[in-house]
Amino acid sequence: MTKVLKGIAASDGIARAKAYLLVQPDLSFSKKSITDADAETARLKDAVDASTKELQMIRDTAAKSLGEEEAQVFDAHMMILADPEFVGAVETGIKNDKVNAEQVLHDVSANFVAMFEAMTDNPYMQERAADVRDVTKRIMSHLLGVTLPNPALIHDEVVIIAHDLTPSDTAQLNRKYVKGFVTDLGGRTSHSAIMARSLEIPAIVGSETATTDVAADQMVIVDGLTGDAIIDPSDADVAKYDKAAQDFAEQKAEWEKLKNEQTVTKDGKALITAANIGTPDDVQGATDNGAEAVGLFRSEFLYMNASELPSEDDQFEAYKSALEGMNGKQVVVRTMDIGGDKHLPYLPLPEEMNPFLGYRAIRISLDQQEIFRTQLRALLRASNYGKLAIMFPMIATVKEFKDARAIFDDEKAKLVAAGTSVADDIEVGMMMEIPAAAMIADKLAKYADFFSIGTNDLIQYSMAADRGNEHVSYLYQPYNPSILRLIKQIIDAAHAEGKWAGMCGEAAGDTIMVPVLVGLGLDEYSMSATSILKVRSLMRKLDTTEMKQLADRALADAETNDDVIAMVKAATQQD
Ligand SMILES: C=C(OP(=O)(O)O)C(=O)O
Ligand SMILES: [Mg+2]
Repeated sequence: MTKVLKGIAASDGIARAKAYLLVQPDLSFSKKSITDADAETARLKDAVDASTKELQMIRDTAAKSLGEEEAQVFDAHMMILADPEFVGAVETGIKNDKVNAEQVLHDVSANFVAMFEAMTDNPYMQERAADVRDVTKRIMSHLLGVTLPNPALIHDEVVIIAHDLTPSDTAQLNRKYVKGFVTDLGGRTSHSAIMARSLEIPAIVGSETATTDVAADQMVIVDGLTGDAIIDPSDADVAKYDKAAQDFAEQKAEWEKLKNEQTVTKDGKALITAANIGTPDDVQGATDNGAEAVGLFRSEFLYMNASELPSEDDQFEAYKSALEGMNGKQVVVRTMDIGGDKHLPYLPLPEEMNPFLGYRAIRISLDQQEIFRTQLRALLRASNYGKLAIMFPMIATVKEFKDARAIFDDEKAKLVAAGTSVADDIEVGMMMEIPAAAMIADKLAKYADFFSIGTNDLIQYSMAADRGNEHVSYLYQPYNPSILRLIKQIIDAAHAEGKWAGMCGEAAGDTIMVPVLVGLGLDEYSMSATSILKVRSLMRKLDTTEMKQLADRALADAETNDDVIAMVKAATQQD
């Protein structure tokens, strides 16, 4: 029976493939006494052998599809499996205690984890705790006869069904086989959704029940344009969605023609459409989609893709590569924005009740200055290779901006004194994503060279609605008049000081928001690369005087998010 699951449209496009459930199986067991220790040890040995074989296969596949570096994590797992101390301790436990292998494995593993975690002066050894947990899970699954999901082993076209996907899960998906994904959790601006857009994988998030409603291998259609997932589609559904996929491909081909065209409005005002990227590898997608700049390089992804804090040289290479790839077009690198839903396994953060309101982004950088200074030096050195701008995330106060900028100036002066060449025209701006900062935008505009409005966070903080929580997604209202007022205030404050204002939140690529932003005079629009040509095409149809009237009307008359949507649709003939 065909079933339609409604979620939040997170990444454009239509995909059809069988479901792959990326769901952790139940690994619970009970303690049992045994009499035949040899038989139990043999059972353990079989499970260890099966785990080794499986890991070898995963490692080889990962090396081929994702690269040698990504595959190395599995080497660490195999080393633990081959370590006589670990497996030997389980064997000894079985013999001495006469209890089942599951129980002894669990106890031995807990001891090893505790031992590694106690090595607080050695972060490398501390990380081994996570490896022990992973290996234990694998052996346990074989002992219990259940299958662990192994996304690295996927070699058929699939639609991934998961409860949630972390940014690092998403980074490991192989585009060749993963045609789409549907998750229970998440919102349009959660990082899994942002990653899906950069990988150009159609995606639906926040479906609430995908993992319970979809069974492995069932056929699923993902309509990333509407947020509908069709489970077990009928022939008629398949025909309908194949047609929709074809229409979408034709539409994309039409937009493609604008790739080398400048972004201009109907009345000839030049605007900038830029790409958001997470790693230098994404520069290719940016240029393929005709980006006129990189408006946001989320540098934290460099930190998230590493197993320890990336060195100054590693970062230098990454920034240099992005700058060179953009060939003289501006690249705005945002300094590390860790915290919230972005974690580093090697940088312990405090347990917090409200991580999005906690220790994150510039707050960490100003507190742990060595990390910040290393990043700034790498950026300064890379500035010789293109047009670099930098910005600070999560600035709430004038003091934070001044402090961060002073550290930047200090590192710059030190490098110059040491004879290192550094570009002299690096703009230093800030994200506008905290309502308090928006309210004092006039003060901040005196110090910042530009503002980049981060609507993803600005909306969640203004509406007090978690950007990744599907239960309050109805409150996550980008066009709410409250948000439009804040945006107008930010843009006007920048312009009053002769500075530019951009937006790098997802709203910058939203076809309802863009007409209003054009009317409000926003200068730069930075978005998932795949949205650029759609937005460029829309802008060519907009007249700035008419859009200003539309924005004025929206600010004066609209009471709700829906009022604004209706006004924009009427004024721009969108359906
Ligand atoms: C662009 C933004 O930053 P991030 O999505 O990385 O929090 C934002 O908050 O709008
Ligand atoms: Mg943000």
